[in-house]
Amino acid sequence: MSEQVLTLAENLKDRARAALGRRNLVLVGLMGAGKSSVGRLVAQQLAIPFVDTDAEIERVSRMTIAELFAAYGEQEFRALETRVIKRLLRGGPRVVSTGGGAFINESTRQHVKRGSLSVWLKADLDVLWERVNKRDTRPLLKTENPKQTLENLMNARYPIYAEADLTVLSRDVSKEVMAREVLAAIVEEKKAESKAP
Ligand SMILES: Nc1ncnc2c1ncn2[C@@H]1O[C@H](COP(=O)(O)OP(=O)(O)OP(=O)(O)O)[C@@H](O)[C@H]1O
Ligand SMILES: O=C(O)C1=C[C@@H](O)[C@@H](O)[C@H](O)C1
Ligand SMILES: [Mg+2]
Repeated sequence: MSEQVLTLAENLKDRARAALGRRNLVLVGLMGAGKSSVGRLVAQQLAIPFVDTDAEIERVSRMTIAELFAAYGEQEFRALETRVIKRLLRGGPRVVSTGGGAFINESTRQHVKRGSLSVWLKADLDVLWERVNKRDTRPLLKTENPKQTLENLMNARYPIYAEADLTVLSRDVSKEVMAREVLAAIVEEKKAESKAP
């Protein structure tokens, strides 16, 4: 990379970090959108801690997400998820990659809206399907027709994810490009805010 390109990349990180301030950056979106993998990279670039709510739930419960769903059902899982996220949002700034259903929960969503910057990683069905059909760790997709289930989830959830502060299109580009676009969106948000009357 040329010196000029390197300087621009450093600039973007610094500007995004300044724009985020003390807020948490919360990534939301459907399974396979890249919240965990892109979130980890974004945190590295902003030099702030990273946490993944699914991983944290598995750590505190000492069970996998699939085991939690099987043993206690989705409703109990959501209650635990809400508690864990509220606790994680207390510290900051951090990058918090949420589980796919977290932002859909009214209480969790309202909590995220107070004091965090939320980013929806939005992807189309084929991109998501390509990514999630390789693993069978997602209990909600253990159905007769998982692709149709994913599409139903998209239809139900997209209007709610759209309440996030920012939207970044997740598509077939590298995770590094995705991370850069998230940083750029943070900087743009700040610019738009300072232009507001
Ligand atoms: N931009 C990308 N390019 C290529 N592969 C990607 C990209 N983003 C994510 N992936 C891959 O897609 C899969 C799902 O990504 P990831 O686990 O980050 O999604 P997620 O949004 O956290 O999903 P979940 O809600 O299930 O936790 C992973 O195997 C990951 O490596
Ligand atoms: O979209 C969802 O509701 C889920 C997504 C995953 O991240 C896990 O949180 C769990 O499998 C549920
Ligand atoms: Mg994830």
